[in-house]
Amino acid sequence: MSDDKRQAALDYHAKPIPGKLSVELTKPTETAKHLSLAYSPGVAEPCREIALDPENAYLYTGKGNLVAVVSDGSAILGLGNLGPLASKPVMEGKGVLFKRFAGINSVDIEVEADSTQAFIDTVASIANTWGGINLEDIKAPECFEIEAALKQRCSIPVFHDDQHGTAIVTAAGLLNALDIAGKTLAHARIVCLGAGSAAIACMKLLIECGARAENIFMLDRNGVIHSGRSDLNQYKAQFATETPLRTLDDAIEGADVFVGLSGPNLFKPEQLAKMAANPIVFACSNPDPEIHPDVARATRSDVIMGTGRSDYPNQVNNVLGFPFIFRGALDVRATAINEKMKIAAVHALKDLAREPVTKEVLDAYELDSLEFGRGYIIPTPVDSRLLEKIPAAVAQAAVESGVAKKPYPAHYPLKSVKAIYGQ
Ligand SMILES: O=C([O-])CC(=O)C(=O)O
Ligand SMILES: [Mg+2]
Repeated sequence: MSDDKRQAALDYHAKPIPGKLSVELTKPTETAKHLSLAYSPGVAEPCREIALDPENAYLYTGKGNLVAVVSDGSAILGLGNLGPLASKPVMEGKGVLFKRFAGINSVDIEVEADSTQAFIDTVASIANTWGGINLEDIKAPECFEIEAALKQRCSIPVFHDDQHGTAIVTAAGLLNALDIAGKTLAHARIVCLGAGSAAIACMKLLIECGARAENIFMLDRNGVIHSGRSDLNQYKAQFATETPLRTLDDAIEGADVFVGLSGPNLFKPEQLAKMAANPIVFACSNPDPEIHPDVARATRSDVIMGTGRSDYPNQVNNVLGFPFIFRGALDVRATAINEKMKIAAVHALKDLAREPVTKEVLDAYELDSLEFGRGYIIPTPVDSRLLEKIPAAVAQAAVESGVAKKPYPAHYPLKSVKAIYGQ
């Protein structure tokens, strides 16, 4: 990042007050009467009601619209393990996106834990206070064990955003990009650089959406994950293919799709040059992609390119997923976010990109026109129709798959965050 941009980013976080989030009041608190309702003695009444029936917490507190954003800072963006406190700007940032795009309140929690079990126990012991838990930037393979254990122990949705949010957005973008390239997921040869949480979840979801396991080549730091390797954990081993290919140079030859979920500048122009016609490159390492979009386009004019960044077209980033997926899950009081809900989100997102772009989006991106095609394969985060379409699809799937404790909301589809309480 240039010095100017770096300073602008630091100033944005520091001024006029430190941080990006604040807490607001939802009730009048001007008079003694107000305070006697908000606090002692009035507050005792909802306490008694909740003690009688825990479900009353949804009626008398903010629980139902409150998500914990929890990290141990062990895999912050593509920056690596910088520790819990250094992850706080990202976790506050997720809170900003929850609120801005889906009207969801959140608290960021950075956990210092000595072990995976200690982390699980910490989160499980505070789980009941939230409507949902968004796990963020936790490294693999620990993240898999953490998510599985918390899902089992909690009766609220637990969602590891870097896995499932990223996977949903990648699948939606890829289905559209393949269509534009005149290819299909079932026949696409896919190279995935990275074998961490996002990579594993993305490839799993792509297989659920129709990709063939034998067409997927996943690489970690030691090269192609193949069946002859003895250094694979159980999560990577699921992607071991019977193949003589060993390096990225080998695997990329003739590939239709490159998905980068690894680190900056790990995909070279010479490697892009070896891909099939109309190559699809999702270089999703944040903040610096595996290949810069300008470099990719200079190398191949036929490239269909996405990154995780807000400052280039085709932002393949989980911001398009988690705020809206949680909105739908919270509004039907889903006990989990299951595969059917994820796939419903993929299709809602994919289909929205095919609808005409609204003026709101054009203005936000200072563009005169934008149409479904190479430069626009996925909706932008500022598209207010995301709030209309994705929560509705997710809520519907939750109801149909039996994890919703409430019916499909009568006030859906949502037209704006002002409508979230159905008033
Ligand atoms: O924060 C972002 O831009 C996307 C994300 O979750 C990550 O890179 O870990
Ligand atoms: Mg993340």
